[in-house]
Amino acid sequence: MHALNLQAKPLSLADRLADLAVDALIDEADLSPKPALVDRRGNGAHTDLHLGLMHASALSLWPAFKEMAEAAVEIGEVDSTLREAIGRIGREGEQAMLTTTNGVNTHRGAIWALGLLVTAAAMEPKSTSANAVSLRAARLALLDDRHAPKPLSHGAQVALRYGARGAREEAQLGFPSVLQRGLPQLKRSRANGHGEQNARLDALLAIMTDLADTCVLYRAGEEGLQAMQLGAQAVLDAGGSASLSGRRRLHELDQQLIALNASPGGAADLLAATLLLDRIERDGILQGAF
Ligand SMILES: CC(C)(COP(=O)(O)OP(=O)(O)OC[C@H]1O[C@@H](n2cnc3c(N)ncnc32)[C@H](O)[C@@H]1O)[C@@H](O)C(=O)NCCC(=O)NCCS
Ligand SMILES: Nc1ncnc2c1ncn2[C@@H]1O[C@H](COP(=O)(O)OP(=O)(O)OP(=O)(O)O)[C@@H](O)[C@H]1O
Repeated sequence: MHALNLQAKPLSLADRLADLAVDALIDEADLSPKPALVDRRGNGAHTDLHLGLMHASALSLWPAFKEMAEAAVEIGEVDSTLREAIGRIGREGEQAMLTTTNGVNTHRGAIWALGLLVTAAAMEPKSTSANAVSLRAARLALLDDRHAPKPLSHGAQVALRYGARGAREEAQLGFPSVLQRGLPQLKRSRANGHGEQNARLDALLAIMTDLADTCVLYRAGEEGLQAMQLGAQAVLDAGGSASLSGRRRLHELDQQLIALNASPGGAADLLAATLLLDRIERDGILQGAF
């Protein structure tokens, strides 16, 4: 007679990466107080988003992230076959998101950024430094996807109008806002003993200091973008989220951006990308199992 096998089946690489991506999205949504974004306190500058919707949307993307990682393992190199496979999976993921949210765009930018990073990590699970993963993601983002529709999205409209570098270019450049702003600030604030939540808020602010966030440009123009960048810098200069004067500045920034309707959704996506890369670098299961 066989003894009942109660040992859990080991997670596949794709399962694990999908878990890490969804965790990063949920941690981003929960992080509070974020300026003008949906968080535990409320909806920020958004009328059609709320925290429950962000959670449901994040969970609806798990199968798409898993499928992207599986395609990366199967195809194994940065080429147009892989680019077009993840393009198709990304569009299906976007449909799953829209079905879950009743048509509200909760995570379009995140599917793009985190999808590329999950794919890039799955291709070479032994090479998981943030630099190496972002570089492979950038090489993928530079390839053309013949089947991608080219709609005049909000991002495309403001990119044309203001000559801004949007989500596509950020990925094609290897996520400079994450590698040069978000991750170094996350590590610095942790090293200074500021606590994990404050370190994440500081990382978001560091991204906001320099990003041409097309969500902000679309909603609030150049005035909104300038308020976002200067206000985020002022919080960091005042000592960051862990300090009393930094917190006061953060509260002012929240009020100011809400008044301008300037929600930094692109920066929020890039914070999720920062949290994902940080996890991929440190993940014991990923490191040990593959
Ligand atoms: C590449 C995308 C994000 C194009 O976005 P576009 O610039 O046309 O604007 P759109 O208004 O649709 O979305 C912008 C999204 O990006 C985020 N964002 C805004 N500014 C920035 C920025 N500077 N950097 C990064 N992300 C940003 C926002 O949160 C927003 O949700 C995407 O919509 C797309 O075309 N995806 C293709 C589908 C695909 O190939 N998927 C597979 C990849 S895994
Ligand atoms: N916590 C968050 N709060 C708000 N937005 C977020 C958050 N996290 C990520 N985002 C990003 O912000 C984007 C939402 O911005 P926005 O509402 O301007 O989108 P849109 O579809 O371009 O505009 P609209 O809602 O006017 O149709 C989402 O695609 C998502 O990627």
